[in-house]
Amino acid sequence: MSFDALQEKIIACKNPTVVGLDPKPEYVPPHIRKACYEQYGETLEGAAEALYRFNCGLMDALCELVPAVKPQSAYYERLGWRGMEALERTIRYAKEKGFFVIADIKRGDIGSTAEAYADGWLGTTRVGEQDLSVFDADCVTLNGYMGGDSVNPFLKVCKQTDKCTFSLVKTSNPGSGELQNVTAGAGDTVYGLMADLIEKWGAGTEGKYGYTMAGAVAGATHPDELKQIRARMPHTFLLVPGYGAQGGTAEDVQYAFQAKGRGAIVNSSRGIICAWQKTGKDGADYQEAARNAAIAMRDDICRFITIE
Ligand SMILES: O=C(O)c1cc(=O)[nH]c(=O)n1[C@@H]1O[C@H](COP(=O)(O)O)[C@@H](O)[C@H]1O
Repeated sequence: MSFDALQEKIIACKNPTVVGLDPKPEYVPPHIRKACYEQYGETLEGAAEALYRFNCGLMDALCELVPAVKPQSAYYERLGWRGMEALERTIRYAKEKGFFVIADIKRGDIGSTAEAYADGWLGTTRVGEQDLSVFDADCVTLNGYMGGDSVNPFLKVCKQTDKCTFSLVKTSNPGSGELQNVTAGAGDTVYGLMADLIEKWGAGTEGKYGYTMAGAVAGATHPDELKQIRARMPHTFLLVPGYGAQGGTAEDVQYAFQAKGRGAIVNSSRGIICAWQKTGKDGADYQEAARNAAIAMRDDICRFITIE
């Protein structure tokens, strides 16, 4: 699904946010963990099953409210193939529940390897006479700092499948400026050049809302840069992580949006999935806590923008 589909889901939910499914076993409420460990032991298999059940419970609670989920692959990779199986099942369940699925993989590699990633995450893998779909996410995150030939294979698959990508421009982490803010060209910055490249890579793939298939990541924790990136990338849909746990605020993220509250989606992971840890009910209320946190985030951001 392209950014048209994401924008439509955002408009339908009147909610420009994405919940990051970034679970560690200790983020899973004790009653779910206990049931999985009783069944599978304290094993990687038990932990992977606990993540999957937790994700499903979260998605059941959030599917009417939130348009998209963003599972971050690292939290599944750290459990090996069982974790990757939990991720594959999570993506399948998310799609059944109607979520737009952003697989947060931040890949970047030479063209031939990028083609293989694109097949597995967005397209299909050829096996004998068959083209088999694998993870089948709607969108992926990419690290395009290796250049256009590392992103183009993904865009090629996106054109065939009507999907889309988000490439890093200015990341939310404290060290992002070490390279991204270095002066480059005539008074420009490295992240500024990356912004221009992404607009160029995506040109010609604009959908009905005017956004190309090549989206960009700009962190909520750097509002001045976010404002500049928004102005410099008029045809680019933005993913804005860093709200909540990393300190980004609704005031900061307002700069990511264009007219009618369009063109951006703000992520929160720990702020939503760990909300139960603050209610003092030992996780029995994790679904309600996630829902309340998601509503609070939506309302907080919608103080500054109106979605039409
Ligand atoms: O691409 C991302 O999603 C991403 C880019 C970035 O610059 N900063 C960033 O935090 N992220 C991801 O966004 C999520 C943030 O999680 P919380 O800080 O718990 O809300 C994690 O999955 C990060 O990997």
